[in-house]
Amino acid sequence: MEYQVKNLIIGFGKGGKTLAGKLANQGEPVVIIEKSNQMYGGTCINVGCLPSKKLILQGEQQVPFPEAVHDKNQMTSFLRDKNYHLLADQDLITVIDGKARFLADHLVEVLQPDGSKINYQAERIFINTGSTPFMVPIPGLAASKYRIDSTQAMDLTKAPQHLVIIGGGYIGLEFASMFQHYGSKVTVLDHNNVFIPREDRDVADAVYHDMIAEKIDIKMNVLIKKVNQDIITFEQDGKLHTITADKILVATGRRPNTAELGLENTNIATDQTGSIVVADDLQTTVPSVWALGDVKGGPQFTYISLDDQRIVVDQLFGKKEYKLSDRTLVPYSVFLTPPLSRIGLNEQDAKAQGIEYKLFKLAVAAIPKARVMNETRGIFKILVDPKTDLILGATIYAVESHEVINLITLAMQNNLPYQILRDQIYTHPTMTEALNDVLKD
Ligand SMILES: Cc1cc2nc3c(=O)[nH]c(=O)nc-3n(C[C@H](O)[C@H](O)[C@H](O)COP(=O)(O)OP(=O)(O)OC[C@H]3O[C@@H](n4cnc5c(N)ncnc54)[C@H](O)[C@@H]3O)c2cc1C
Ligand SMILES: NC(=O)c1ccc[n+]([C@@H]2O[C@H](COP(=O)([O-])OP(=O)(O)OC[C@H]3O[C@@H](n4cnc5c(N)ncnc54)[C@H](O)[C@@H]3O)[C@@H](O)[C@H]2O)c1
Repeated sequence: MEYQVKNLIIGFGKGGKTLAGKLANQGEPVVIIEKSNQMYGGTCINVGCLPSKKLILQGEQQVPFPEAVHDKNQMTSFLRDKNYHLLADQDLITVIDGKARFLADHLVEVLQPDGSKINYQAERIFINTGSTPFMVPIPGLAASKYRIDSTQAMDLTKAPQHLVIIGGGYIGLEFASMFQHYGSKVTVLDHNNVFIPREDRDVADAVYHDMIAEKIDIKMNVLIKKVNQDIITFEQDGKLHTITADKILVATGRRPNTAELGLENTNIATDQTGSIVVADDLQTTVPSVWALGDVKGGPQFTYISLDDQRIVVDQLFGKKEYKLSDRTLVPYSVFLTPPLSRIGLNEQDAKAQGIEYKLFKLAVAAIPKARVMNETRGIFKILVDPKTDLILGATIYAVESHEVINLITLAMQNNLPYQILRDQIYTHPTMTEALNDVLKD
Protein backbone atom coordinates (compact mmCIF):
# COMPACT_ATOMS: atom_id res chain seq x y z
CA MET A 1 0.00 0.00 0.00
CA GLU A 2 1.34 3.48 -0.80
CA TYR A 3 0.02 6.81 0.48
CA GLN A 4 0.84 10.37 -0.56
CA VAL A 5 1.21 12.62 2.47
CA LYS A 6 2.16 16.21 3.02
CA ASN A 7 4.08 15.84 6.30
CA LEU A 8 5.79 12.69 7.60
CA ILE A 9 7.56 12.67 10.95
CA ILE A 10 9.80 9.71 11.80
CA GLY A 11 10.11 9.31 15.59
CA PHE A 12 7.85 10.51 18.40
CA GLY A 13 10.56 12.50 20.22
CA LYS A 14 10.35 15.97 21.74
CA GLY A 15 10.95 17.87 18.51
CA GLY A 16 8.79 15.58 16.37
CA LYS A 17 5.76 15.50 18.61
CA THR A 18 5.80 19.28 19.16
CA LEU A 19 6.17 19.84 15.44
CA ALA A 20 3.22 17.50 14.75
CA GLY A 21 1.02 19.68 16.95
CA LYS A 22 2.21 22.89 15.26
CA LEU A 23 1.61 21.51 11.76
CA ALA A 24 -1.89 20.41 12.74
CA ASN A 25 -2.55 23.87 14.22
CA GLN A 26 -1.74 25.28 10.79
CA GLY A 27 -4.42 23.01 9.32
CA GLU A 28 -1.95 20.57 7.78
CA PRO A 29 -2.26 16.77 7.91
CA VAL A 30 0.62 14.90 9.57
CA VAL A 31 1.63 11.26 9.83
CA ILE A 32 3.99 10.41 12.69
CA ILE A 33 5.72 7.03 12.86
CA GLU A 34 6.93 5.49 16.13
CA LYS A 35 8.66 2.13 16.25
CA SER A 36 7.81 1.23 19.86
CA ASN A 37 4.51 1.56 21.68
CA GLN A 38 6.59 2.01 24.84
CA MET A 39 8.20 5.16 23.44
CA TYR A 40 5.36 7.59 22.66
CA GLY A 41 6.85 10.91 23.77
CA GLY A 42 10.40 9.71 23.10
CA THR A 43 13.47 8.99 25.20
CA CYS A 44 13.07 11.83 27.69
CA ILE A 45 9.77 10.86 29.25
CA ASN A 46 10.12 7.08 28.90
CA VAL A 47 13.75 6.12 29.53
CA GLY A 48 15.72 9.37 29.86
CA CYS A 49 15.41 12.65 31.75
CA LEU A 50 12.17 12.24 33.64
CA PRO A 51 12.49 8.66 34.94
CA SER A 52 16.14 9.25 35.90
CA LYS A 53 15.33 12.51 37.69
CA LYS A 54 12.40 10.85 39.47
CA LEU A 55 14.70 8.07 40.71
CA ILE A 56 17.42 10.55 41.68
CA LEU A 57 14.95 12.57 43.77
CA GLN A 58 13.44 9.52 45.40
CA GLY A 59 16.90 8.22 46.24
CA GLU A 60 17.65 11.54 47.97
CA GLN A 61 14.37 11.13 49.88
CA GLN A 62 15.43 7.62 51.01
CA VAL A 63 12.53 5.89 49.23
CA PRO A 64 13.40 2.16 48.91
CA PHE A 65 14.54 1.32 45.36
CA PRO A 66 11.70 -1.09 44.36
CA GLU A 67 9.10 1.46 45.50
CA ALA A 68 10.88 4.23 43.61
CA VAL A 69 10.98 2.11 40.42
CA HIS A 70 7.26 1.40 40.81
CA ASP A 71 6.48 5.14 41.14
CA LYS A 72 8.73 5.90 38.21
CA ASN A 73 6.89 3.34 36.06
CA GLN A 74 3.54 4.82 37.02
CA MET A 75 4.77 8.26 35.99
CA THR A 76 6.19 7.13 32.65
CA SER A 77 3.09 5.14 31.71
CA PHE A 78 0.89 8.15 32.56
CA LEU A 79 3.06 10.45 30.45
CA ARG A 80 3.32 7.98 27.57
CA ASP A 81 -0.46 7.64 27.39
CA LYS A 82 -0.95 11.40 27.68
CA ASN A 83 1.57 12.04 24.90
CA TYR A 84 -0.05 9.45 22.64
CA HIS A 85 -3.51 10.95 23.01
CA LEU A 86 -2.27 14.53 22.66
CA LEU A 87 -1.42 13.65 19.06
CA ALA A 88 -3.57 10.65 18.16
CA ASP A 89 -6.82 12.33 19.26
CA GLN A 90 -6.35 15.18 16.78
CA ASP A 91 -8.19 14.81 13.47
CA LEU A 92 -5.24 15.96 11.37
CA ILE A 93 -2.64 13.73 13.05
CA THR A 94 -2.22 10.01 12.37
CA VAL A 95 0.08 8.04 14.66
CA ILE A 96 1.41 4.88 13.02
CA ASP A 97 3.15 2.12 14.97
CA GLY A 98 6.06 0.78 12.98
CA LYS A 99 9.70 1.06 12.04
CA ALA A 100 10.43 3.55 9.27
CA ARG A 101 13.09 3.16 6.63
CA PHE A 102 13.83 5.27 3.56
CA LEU A 103 13.46 3.65 0.13
CA ALA A 104 14.26 6.91 -1.69
CA ASP A 105 14.66 10.60 -0.85
CA HIS A 106 10.95 11.18 -0.24
CA LEU A 107 9.72 7.60 0.00
CA VAL A 108 9.55 5.83 3.36
CA GLU A 109 8.55 2.25 4.12
CA VAL A 110 7.01 1.42 7.48
CA LEU A 111 7.23 -2.10 8.87
CA GLN A 112 4.23 -2.51 11.17
CA PRO A 113 4.11 -4.78 14.25
CA ASP A 114 1.98 -7.36 12.36
CA GLY A 115 4.69 -7.63 9.68
CA SER A 116 2.77 -5.69 7.03
CA LYS A 117 4.36 -2.75 5.22
CA ILE A 118 3.02 0.66 4.21
CA ASN A 119 4.84 3.13 1.99
CA TYR A 120 4.58 6.88 2.32
CA GLN A 121 5.55 9.29 -0.41
CA ALA A 122 5.90 12.54 1.50
CA GLU A 123 6.31 16.16 0.43
CA ARG A 124 8.13 16.99 3.66
CA ILE A 125 9.92 14.56 5.97
CA PHE A 126 11.18 15.29 9.47
CA ILE A 127 13.65 12.82 10.98
CA ASN A 128 13.50 12.72 14.79
CA THR A 129 14.77 9.23 15.60
CA GLY A 130 16.99 10.13 18.58
CA SER A 131 20.02 8.16 19.75
CA THR A 132 20.96 4.83 21.37
CA PRO A 133 23.67 3.85 23.90
CA PHE A 134 27.04 3.30 22.30
CA MET A 135 28.69 -0.01 23.17
CA VAL A 136 32.45 0.41 23.54
CA PRO A 137 34.36 -2.45 21.90
CA ILE A 138 35.84 -3.94 25.09
CA PRO A 139 36.52 -7.69 24.76
CA GLY A 140 33.84 -9.70 26.57
CA LEU A 141 31.62 -6.70 27.40
CA ALA A 142 28.90 -7.38 24.84
CA ALA A 143 28.68 -11.02 25.97
CA SER A 144 28.51 -10.24 29.70
CA LYS A 145 25.13 -11.02 31.21
CA TYR A 146 25.91 -8.48 33.95
CA ARG A 147 26.01 -5.63 31.44
CA ILE A 148 23.15 -3.11 31.50
CA ASP A 149 22.38 0.24 29.91
CA SER A 150 20.66 3.21 31.57
CA THR A 151 17.19 1.93 30.64
CA GLN A 152 17.82 -1.47 32.22
CA ALA A 153 19.41 0.16 35.28
CA MET A 154 16.16 2.03 35.93
CA ASP A 155 14.15 -1.19 35.71
CA LEU A 156 16.18 -3.38 38.09
CA THR A 157 14.15 -5.09 40.80
CA LYS A 158 16.73 -4.25 43.45
CA ALA A 159 19.70 -1.92 43.69
CA PRO A 160 22.91 -3.82 42.89
CA GLN A 161 25.32 -4.42 45.76
CA HIS A 162 28.26 -3.34 43.65
CA LEU A 163 27.53 -1.32 40.54
CA VAL A 164 30.46 -0.71 38.23
CA ILE A 165 29.85 2.11 35.75
CA ILE A 166 31.94 2.40 32.61
CA GLY A 167 31.99 6.10 31.70
CA GLY A 168 32.06 9.15 33.97
CA GLY A 169 29.96 11.50 31.82
CA TYR A 170 26.39 12.70 32.39
CA ILE A 171 24.78 9.29 32.79
CA GLY A 172 27.74 7.72 34.60
CA LEU A 173 27.88 10.42 37.28
CA GLU A 174 24.13 10.92 37.68
CA PHE A 175 23.60 7.17 38.08
CA ALA A 176 26.61 6.86 40.41
CA SER A 177 25.15 9.49 42.71
CA MET A 178 21.66 7.97 42.41
CA PHE A 179 22.63 4.35 43.16
CA GLN A 180 24.82 5.45 46.05
CA HIS A 181 21.64 6.86 47.61
CA TYR A 182 19.93 3.50 47.12
CA GLY A 183 22.73 1.82 49.09
CA SER A 184 24.86 0.40 46.25
CA LYS A 185 28.62 0.47 46.39
CA VAL A 186 29.51 2.32 43.18
CA THR A 187 32.73 2.32 41.15
CA VAL A 188 33.11 4.59 38.11
CA LEU A 189 35.76 3.75 35.51
CA ASP A 190 36.64 6.40 32.94
CA HIS A 191 39.41 6.41 30.38
CA ASN A 192 39.97 10.17 30.55
CA ASN A 193 42.83 11.27 32.74
CA VAL A 194 40.91 14.38 33.83
CA PHE A 195 37.62 14.25 35.76
CA ILE A 196 34.80 16.23 34.00
CA PRO A 197 37.38 17.92 31.79
CA ARG A 198 35.11 20.70 30.48
CA GLU A 199 34.71 22.20 34.00
CA ASP A 200 37.06 24.49 35.94
CA ARG A 201 39.43 22.47 38.12
CA ASP A 202 38.23 24.01 41.41
CA VAL A 203 34.65 23.05 40.54
CA ALA A 204 35.62 19.57 39.30
CA ASP A 205 37.69 19.01 42.45
CA ALA A 206 34.74 19.98 44.64
CA VAL A 207 32.43 17.56 42.80
CA TYR A 208 35.07 14.82 42.91
CA HIS A 209 35.72 15.21 46.63
CA ASP A 210 32.01 15.28 47.47
CA MET A 211 31.43 12.09 45.50
CA ILE A 212 34.46 10.38 47.04
CA ALA A 213 33.24 11.49 50.49
CA GLU A 214 30.01 9.64 49.72
CA LYS A 215 32.12 6.52 49.08
CA ILE A 216 31.71 6.59 45.32
CA ASP A 217 34.93 5.21 43.93
CA ILE A 218 35.98 7.16 40.82
CA LYS A 219 38.89 5.75 38.87
CA MET A 220 40.25 7.93 36.07
CA ASN A 221 42.82 7.14 33.40
CA VAL A 222 41.64 3.57 33.28
CA LEU A 223 42.12 1.26 30.33
CA ILE A 224 39.60 -1.56 30.49
CA LYS A 225 41.27 -4.64 29.04
CA LYS A 226 38.46 -7.19 29.20
CA VAL A 227 35.24 -8.21 30.85
CA ASN A 228 34.69 -11.81 31.82
CA GLN A 229 31.02 -11.92 32.83
CA ASP A 230 31.10 -10.07 36.22
CA ILE A 231 34.88 -9.57 36.37
CA ILE A 232 36.41 -6.44 34.89
CA THR A 233 40.13 -6.27 34.23
CA PHE A 234 41.64 -2.82 33.78
CA GLU A 235 44.98 -1.11 33.73
CA GLN A 236 45.67 2.01 35.77
CA ASP A 237 49.05 3.62 36.39
CA GLY A 238 50.76 0.72 34.62
CA LYS A 239 49.23 -1.92 36.93
CA LEU A 240 46.55 -4.51 36.19
CA HIS A 241 43.52 -4.65 38.49
CA THR A 242 40.35 -6.73 38.62
CA ILE A 243 37.01 -5.91 40.20
CA THR A 244 33.81 -7.90 40.46
CA ALA A 245 30.43 -6.29 39.83
CA ASP A 246 26.80 -7.25 40.38
CA LYS A 247 25.93 -5.08 37.41
CA ILE A 248 28.05 -3.26 34.84
CA LEU A 249 26.39 -0.09 33.57
CA VAL A 250 27.77 1.03 30.22
CA ALA A 251 27.49 4.84 29.93
CA THR A 252 29.99 5.67 27.23
CA GLY A 253 27.88 8.00 25.14
CA ARG A 254 24.96 7.72 22.74
CA ARG A 255 25.03 7.54 18.95
CA PRO A 256 22.38 8.81 16.52
CA ASN A 257 19.78 6.33 15.34
CA THR A 258 20.62 6.33 11.63
CA ALA A 259 22.08 2.88 10.97
CA GLU A 260 18.74 1.24 10.19
CA LEU A 261 17.09 4.22 8.50
CA GLY A 262 17.89 3.14 4.94
CA LEU A 263 19.81 6.36 4.30
CA GLU A 264 21.96 4.46 1.79
CA ASN A 265 18.88 4.60 -0.49
CA THR A 266 18.89 8.40 -0.36
CA ASN A 267 21.05 11.46 -0.80
CA ILE A 268 20.82 12.24 2.91
CA ALA A 269 24.40 12.55 4.13
CA THR A 270 25.75 11.46 7.51
CA ASP A 271 29.09 12.26 9.11
CA GLN A 272 31.67 9.85 10.58
CA THR A 273 29.65 9.55 13.83
CA GLY A 274 26.51 8.57 11.90
CA SER A 275 24.84 11.94 12.62
CA ILE A 276 22.69 13.39 9.87
CA VAL A 277 24.39 16.37 8.28
CA VAL A 278 22.18 19.46 8.43
CA ALA A 279 22.37 23.03 7.16
CA ASP A 280 21.76 26.09 9.32
CA ASP A 281 17.99 25.70 8.79
CA LEU A 282 18.17 21.99 9.79
CA GLN A 283 17.47 20.76 6.29
CA THR A 284 19.45 17.68 5.40
CA THR A 285 21.34 17.33 2.12
CA VAL A 286 17.95 16.51 0.57
CA PRO A 287 15.64 19.52 0.21
CA SER A 288 12.44 19.34 2.30
CA VAL A 289 13.88 16.64 4.55
CA TRP A 290 14.81 17.97 7.98
CA ALA A 291 16.52 16.39 11.01
CA LEU A 292 15.79 17.36 14.62
CA GLY A 293 17.24 16.36 18.00
CA ASP A 294 19.93 13.81 18.85
CA VAL A 295 19.92 12.29 15.35
CA LYS A 296 21.61 15.35 13.87
CA GLY A 297 24.56 15.25 16.30
CA GLY A 298 25.66 18.05 18.65
CA PRO A 299 24.44 18.48 22.22
CA GLN A 300 22.03 15.73 23.28
CA PHE A 301 19.37 17.42 25.38
CA THR A 302 15.58 17.43 25.23
CA TYR A 303 15.52 21.20 25.09
CA ILE A 304 17.77 21.11 22.02
CA SER A 305 15.27 18.87 20.23
CA LEU A 306 12.51 21.30 21.23
CA ASP A 307 14.53 24.26 20.01
CA ASP A 308 15.29 22.46 16.72
CA GLN A 309 11.53 22.29 16.25
CA ARG A 310 11.39 26.10 16.69
CA ILE A 311 13.91 26.49 13.86
CA VAL A 312 11.86 24.25 11.56
CA VAL A 313 8.56 25.94 12.41
CA ASP A 314 10.13 29.34 11.76
CA GLN A 315 11.27 28.11 8.33
CA LEU A 316 7.82 26.77 7.48
CA PHE A 317 5.47 29.34 8.95
CA GLY A 318 7.53 32.14 10.47
CA LYS A 319 9.92 34.87 9.37
CA LYS A 320 12.69 32.42 8.42
CA GLU A 321 14.97 34.22 10.84
CA TYR A 322 15.86 31.65 13.50
CA LYS A 323 18.77 29.40 12.56
CA LEU A 324 21.05 26.89 14.23
CA SER A 325 23.87 29.42 14.29
CA ASP A 326 21.69 31.78 16.36
CA ARG A 327 21.66 29.25 19.20
CA THR A 328 24.82 30.30 20.97
CA LEU A 329 23.76 29.90 24.60
CA VAL A 330 22.91 26.39 25.77
CA PRO A 331 22.78 25.80 29.53
CA TYR A 332 23.08 22.37 31.08
CA SER A 333 22.65 20.70 34.44
CA VAL A 334 24.14 17.44 35.63
CA PHE A 335 21.70 16.18 38.24
CA LEU A 336 24.15 15.18 40.94
CA THR A 337 23.47 15.81 44.61
CA PRO A 338 23.89 18.77 44.58
CA PRO A 339 23.48 19.47 40.85
CA LEU A 340 26.16 21.07 38.69
CA SER A 341 24.90 23.67 36.20
CA ARG A 342 26.60 25.77 33.65
CA ILE A 343 26.00 28.42 31.01
CA GLY A 344 28.54 30.09 28.75
CA LEU A 345 32.21 30.52 29.55
CA ASN A 346 34.06 29.27 32.59
CA GLU A 347 37.51 30.38 33.68
CA GLN A 348 39.41 27.73 31.77
CA ASP A 349 37.59 28.60 28.52
CA ALA A 350 38.10 32.34 29.05
CA LYS A 351 41.82 31.84 29.67
CA ALA A 352 42.19 29.52 26.69
CA GLN A 353 40.47 32.07 24.45
CA GLY A 354 42.36 35.05 25.93
CA ILE A 355 39.13 36.69 27.09
CA GLU A 356 39.44 39.20 29.92
CA TYR A 357 37.03 38.59 32.81
CA LYS A 358 36.08 39.65 36.30
CA LEU A 359 35.30 36.68 38.53
CA PHE A 360 32.57 36.61 41.19
CA LYS A 361 32.69 33.63 43.48
CA LEU A 362 30.68 32.57 46.52
CA ALA A 363 30.73 29.42 48.64
CA VAL A 364 27.28 27.87 48.93
CA ALA A 365 27.79 27.59 52.69
CA ALA A 366 27.25 31.39 52.85
CA ILE A 367 23.69 31.14 51.45
CA PRO A 368 20.85 31.03 54.02
CA LYS A 369 18.62 28.75 51.86
CA ALA A 370 21.44 26.22 51.66
CA ARG A 371 21.49 26.13 55.48
CA VAL A 372 17.70 25.70 55.53
CA MET A 373 18.05 22.80 53.10
CA ASN A 374 20.99 21.26 54.94
CA GLU A 375 22.98 21.19 51.72
CA THR A 376 25.88 23.60 52.05
CA ARG A 377 28.23 21.97 49.56
CA GLY A 378 29.31 23.76 46.41
CA ILE A 379 30.20 27.05 44.83
CA PHE A 380 28.84 29.85 42.59
CA LYS A 381 31.19 31.23 39.93
CA ILE A 382 30.12 33.99 37.56
CA LEU A 383 32.35 35.60 34.93
CA VAL A 384 31.67 39.14 33.78
CA ASP A 385 33.17 41.21 30.99
CA PRO A 386 34.95 44.09 32.83
CA LYS A 387 34.42 46.46 29.91
CA THR A 388 30.71 45.92 29.22
CA ASP A 389 29.51 44.43 32.54
CA LEU A 390 27.79 41.70 30.54
CA ILE A 391 27.81 38.18 31.94
CA LEU A 392 30.16 35.82 30.10
CA GLY A 393 29.16 32.65 31.88
CA ALA A 394 28.31 30.94 35.13
CA THR A 395 29.04 27.64 36.81
CA ILE A 396 26.92 26.77 39.80
CA TYR A 397 27.53 23.65 41.82
CA ALA A 398 24.75 23.98 44.36
CA VAL A 399 21.41 22.69 45.46
CA GLU A 400 18.75 24.05 43.04
CA SER A 401 21.40 25.24 40.60
CA HIS A 402 19.30 23.74 37.78
CA GLU A 403 16.72 26.47 38.47
CA VAL A 404 19.10 29.40 39.09
CA ILE A 405 21.04 28.76 35.87
CA ASN A 406 17.97 29.51 33.76
CA LEU A 407 17.69 33.02 35.21
CA ILE A 408 21.34 33.73 34.40
CA THR A 409 20.81 32.37 30.88
CA LEU A 410 17.87 34.76 30.46
CA ALA A 411 20.03 37.69 31.55
CA MET A 412 22.80 36.69 29.13
CA GLN A 413 20.39 36.08 26.26
CA ASN A 414 19.01 39.58 26.73
CA ASN A 415 22.36 41.30 27.25
CA LEU A 416 21.56 42.46 30.76
CA PRO A 417 24.49 43.85 32.74
CA TYR A 418 25.28 41.84 35.87
CA GLN A 419 24.13 44.71 38.11
CA ILE A 420 20.51 43.96 37.11
CA LEU A 421 20.80 40.48 38.61
CA ARG A 422 22.73 41.85 41.59
CA ASP A 423 20.13 44.49 42.47
CA GLN A 424 16.98 42.49 41.79
CA ILE A 425 14.43 41.91 44.58
CA TYR A 426 14.27 38.14 45.06
CA THR A 427 11.94 36.15 47.27
CA HIS A 428 13.49 34.82 50.45
CA PRO A 429 14.79 32.32 51.31
CA THR A 430 15.81 31.06 47.85
CA MET A 431 19.03 30.02 46.16
CA THR A 432 18.42 32.69 43.51
CA GLU A 433 18.79 35.48 46.07
CA ALA A 434 22.44 34.48 46.36
CA LEU A 435 22.88 36.56 43.20
CA ASN A 436 22.46 39.67 45.43
CA ASP A 437 25.61 38.62 47.27
CA VAL A 438 27.72 36.75 44.76
CA LEU A 439 27.70 39.70 42.34
CA LYS A 440 28.74 42.33 44.92
CA ASP A 441 31.86 44.25 43.87
C1 LIG B 1 19.25 8.23 31.14
C2 LIG B 1 19.16 9.53 30.38
C3 LIG B 1 18.98 10.72 31.07
C4 LIG B 1 18.86 11.91 30.37
N1 LIG B 1 18.68 13.06 31.09
C5 LIG B 1 18.49 14.22 30.44
C6 LIG B 1 18.19 15.41 31.16
O1 LIG B 1 18.12 15.41 32.39
N2 LIG B 1 17.97 16.54 30.47
C7 LIG B 1 18.02 16.56 29.11
O2 LIG B 1 17.76 17.61 28.52
N3 LIG B 1 18.35 15.46 28.39
C8 LIG B 1 18.57 14.29 29.03
N4 LIG B 1 18.83 13.16 28.32
C9 LIG B 1 18.96 13.27 26.86
C10 LIG B 1 17.57 13.36 26.21
O3 LIG B 1 16.75 12.31 26.68
C11 LIG B 1 17.69 13.28 24.69
O4 LIG B 1 18.61 14.25 24.26
C12 LIG B 1 16.35 13.57 24.04
O5 LIG B 1 15.34 12.75 24.56
C13 LIG B 1 16.46 13.36 22.52
O6 LIG B 1 15.22 13.65 21.95
P1 LIG B 1 14.94 13.47 20.40
O7 LIG B 1 13.76 14.31 20.12
O8 LIG B 1 16.15 13.69 19.62
O9 LIG B 1 14.60 11.93 20.20
P2 LIG B 1 13.95 10.83 21.13
O10 LIG B 1 13.18 11.39 22.25
O11 LIG B 1 15.01 9.86 21.42
O12 LIG B 1 12.88 10.17 20.15
C14 LIG B 1 13.22 9.40 19.06
C15 LIG B 1 12.08 8.44 18.81
O13 LIG B 1 12.26 7.85 17.52
C16 LIG B 1 11.88 6.47 17.58
N5 LIG B 1 12.54 5.82 16.44
C17 LIG B 1 13.85 5.57 16.27
N6 LIG B 1 14.09 4.99 15.07
C18 LIG B 1 12.87 4.88 14.47
C19 LIG B 1 12.45 4.37 13.22
N7 LIG B 1 13.32 3.87 12.34
N8 LIG B 1 11.13 4.40 12.92
C20 LIG B 1 10.23 4.91 13.81
N9 LIG B 1 10.57 5.40 15.00
C21 LIG B 1 11.88 5.40 15.33
C22 LIG B 1 12.38 6.03 18.95
O14 LIG B 1 11.71 4.88 19.41
C23 LIG B 1 12.06 7.27 19.81
O15 LIG B 1 10.80 7.22 20.41
C24 LIG B 1 18.94 11.94 28.96
C25 LIG B 1 19.12 10.74 28.26
C26 LIG B 1 19.22 9.55 28.95
C27 LIG B 1 19.39 8.27 28.19
N1 LIG C 1 21.45 16.01 32.79
C1 LIG C 1 21.44 15.87 31.47
O1 LIG C 1 21.16 16.79 30.71
C2 LIG C 1 21.73 14.53 30.91
C3 LIG C 1 21.70 13.41 31.71
C4 LIG C 1 22.00 12.17 31.15
C5 LIG C 1 22.31 12.09 29.82
N2 LIG C 1 22.32 13.19 29.06
C6 LIG C 1 22.69 13.12 27.64
O2 LIG C 1 22.94 11.77 27.28
C7 LIG C 1 24.15 11.70 26.55
C8 LIG C 1 24.83 10.38 26.82
O3 LIG C 1 25.36 10.35 28.16
P1 LIG C 1 26.63 9.49 28.52
O4 LIG C 1 26.98 9.72 29.95
O5 LIG C 1 26.44 8.10 28.03
O6 LIG C 1 27.76 10.11 27.56
P2 LIG C 1 28.89 11.22 27.83
O7 LIG C 1 29.44 11.54 26.51
O8 LIG C 1 28.38 12.32 28.69
O9 LIG C 1 30.01 10.46 28.69
C9 LIG C 1 30.68 9.32 28.23
C10 LIG C 1 31.85 9.04 29.16
O10 LIG C 1 32.36 7.75 28.85
C11 LIG C 1 33.77 7.80 28.89
N3 LIG C 1 34.27 6.70 28.06
C12 LIG C 1 34.12 6.53 26.72
N4 LIG C 1 34.71 5.38 26.32
C13 LIG C 1 35.23 4.80 27.44
C14 LIG C 1 35.97 3.60 27.67
N5 LIG C 1 36.29 2.77 26.69
N6 LIG C 1 36.35 3.33 28.93
C15 LIG C 1 36.04 4.17 29.94
N7 LIG C 1 35.37 5.32 29.78
C16 LIG C 1 34.96 5.62 28.54
C17 LIG C 1 34.11 9.20 28.38
O11 LIG C 1 35.39 9.60 28.80
C18 LIG C 1 33.00 10.04 29.01
O12 LIG C 1 33.35 10.52 30.29
C19 LIG C 1 24.97 12.90 26.96
O13 LIG C 1 25.68 13.40 25.85
C20 LIG C 1 23.97 13.90 27.46
O14 LIG C 1 23.79 14.93 26.54
C21 LIG C 1 22.04 14.42 29.57
